[in-house]
Amino acid sequence: MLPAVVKLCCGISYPHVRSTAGLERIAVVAIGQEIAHISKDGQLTLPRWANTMGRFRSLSHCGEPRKWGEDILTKTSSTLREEELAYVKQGQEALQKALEIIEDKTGWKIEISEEKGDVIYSKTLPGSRKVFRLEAVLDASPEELYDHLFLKVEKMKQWNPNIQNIKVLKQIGDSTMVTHEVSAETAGNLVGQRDFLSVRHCSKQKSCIYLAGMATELDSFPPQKGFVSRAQDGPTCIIIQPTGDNTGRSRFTWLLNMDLKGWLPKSIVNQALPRAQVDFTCYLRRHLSTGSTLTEH
Ligand SMILES: CC(C)CCC[C@@H](C)[C@H]1CC[C@H]2[C@@H]3CC=C4C[C@@H](O)CC[C@]4(C)[C@H]3CC[C@]12C
Repeated sequence: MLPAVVKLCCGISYPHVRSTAGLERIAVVAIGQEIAHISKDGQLTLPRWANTMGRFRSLSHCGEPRKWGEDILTKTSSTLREEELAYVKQGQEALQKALEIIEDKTGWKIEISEEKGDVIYSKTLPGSRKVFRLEAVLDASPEELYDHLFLKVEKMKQWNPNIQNIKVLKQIGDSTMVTHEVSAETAGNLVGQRDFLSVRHCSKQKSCIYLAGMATELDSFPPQKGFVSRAQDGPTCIIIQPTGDNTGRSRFTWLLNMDLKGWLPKSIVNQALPRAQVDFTCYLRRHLSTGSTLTEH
């Protein structure tokens, strides 16, 4: 009886399942795995289309490539998928929340106005957290910036001396990862070294690229010794869009929303953060001008 019911359900849902996208697809994959469990135990034979779900594997071609056929039948893999799904969701939430902050045009004040035209605005959110929004035009295409800031995130320490290390701990498909970031202990930095554990999520919409992030947790990666309690980044977001004047440049908007933790006077934190944004942009410009190409990895 059960096999017959499952087969019937498969048949009915096939047209809908084929047209799903994004999270719905991942959910379908998870259900597929559960069905595969039952089928493994010899309780039922699935129609051939059920195996075409393997197409979704591109959503998790990370670190070490996994073969769909190999892991689909293990219980651990379905738990893993659930965890991966939660990170993707958290990344999407970070993007949504950060955009809400950026898009609310009220209450922004100019904090720093640089000669090159860069401006940092600030705003105090309910709960008294001060956030900063940098607006700059960079001499690079959105794809190039995406390459440096997302794909080659681990290499950022090579061109930004404020970063001691960035490690991708988990890669979930092309658009989500869990990263551990350690800021450098630099001279004149009154804040001291911090470490962050974040989910980083990328979304491309038309010509616009969004890089969102938010503090997260990972069981296998508890707060590290030697650091003041782990700082929390986000919800934060970088928006990269073409300037639209055919110069190949990009408009760069970066919301810095950070809780540095530890006992620090607000005045110090509120100077250090916009300073870090100015420095970051300066190092990024310098890196872009060295002519590093999209292909070198
Ligand atoms: C004031 C002191 C303590 C902090 C200074 C270091 C700050 C500026 C560093 C530490 C970790 C860094 C982040 C690490 C990872 C990413 C993801 C990438 O896709 C965009 C840049 C972004 C978001 C970095 C922005 C700059 C950053 C927040």
